[in-house]
Amino acid sequence: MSESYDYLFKFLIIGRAGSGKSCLLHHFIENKFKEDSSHTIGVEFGSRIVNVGGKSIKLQIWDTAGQERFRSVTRSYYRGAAGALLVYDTTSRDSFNVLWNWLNDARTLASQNICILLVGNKKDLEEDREVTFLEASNFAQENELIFLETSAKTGENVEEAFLKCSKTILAKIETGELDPERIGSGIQYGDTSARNAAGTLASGQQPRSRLRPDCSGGGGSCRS
Ligand SMILES: Nc1nc2c(ncn2[C@@H]2O[C@H](COP(=O)(O)OP(=O)(O)OP(=O)(O)O)[C@@H](O)[C@H]2O)c(=O)[nH]1
Repeated sequence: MSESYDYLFKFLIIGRAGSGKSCLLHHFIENKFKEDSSHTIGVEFGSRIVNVGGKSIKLQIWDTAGQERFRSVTRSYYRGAAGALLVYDTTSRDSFNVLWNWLNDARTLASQNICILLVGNKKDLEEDREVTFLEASNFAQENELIFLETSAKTGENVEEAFLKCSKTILAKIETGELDPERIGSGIQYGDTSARNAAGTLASGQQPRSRLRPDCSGGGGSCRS
């Protein structure tokens, strides 16, 4: 039986090796901590259908290797991503200091309107924390990112991270800021119902439900 959904969004998970990208994806898909996580070779893939604002959205998620030697391979997956989780490890200042590397890549190689959510992972390891919530929040604000701290171990905020990004993208579709028909938008229609609803919006009629962009979450707004 084929899956039914309104939209498909292409997502990336990027950031330094060891920050917990694969564990975040695993928790989101399997709802449990991946105990034996090893370095990703190139890219890994996962998908899940979520419900946001009455729409079902298939998230097609590409988990990229953080190791430098895979950089040229992972860069080729950026094209046409609608959303990205930019991950650092709250217990590693180094992982925070190199964020701009991935941020530059995402902004130059992915979709122009890419929605980027900054994720401070391993929040369960409070005693080993090296990056404060406030400084990360300031970084997010300066770079127009949404921000959340997560734990792929306890599952705290993992679901929220993916949903927040999806909600922001959906809101931009509903306001016409993002056009799923545009090649490279990172968005596809799943069936005719979403396309028809979007057509109704484009013709100037009121939508049945309109989401507001949700770019809050610890400061910062989503780049438009
Ligand atoms: N305590 C704790 N450990 C975590 C968390 N997330 C990941 N880890 C651990 O951190 C290590 C790296 O996790 P991965 O998910 O493999 O990291 P990655 O970012 O995918 O690494 P690359 O694939 O090399 O880019 C593993 O030993 C995980 O068990 C977390 O939220 N809390």
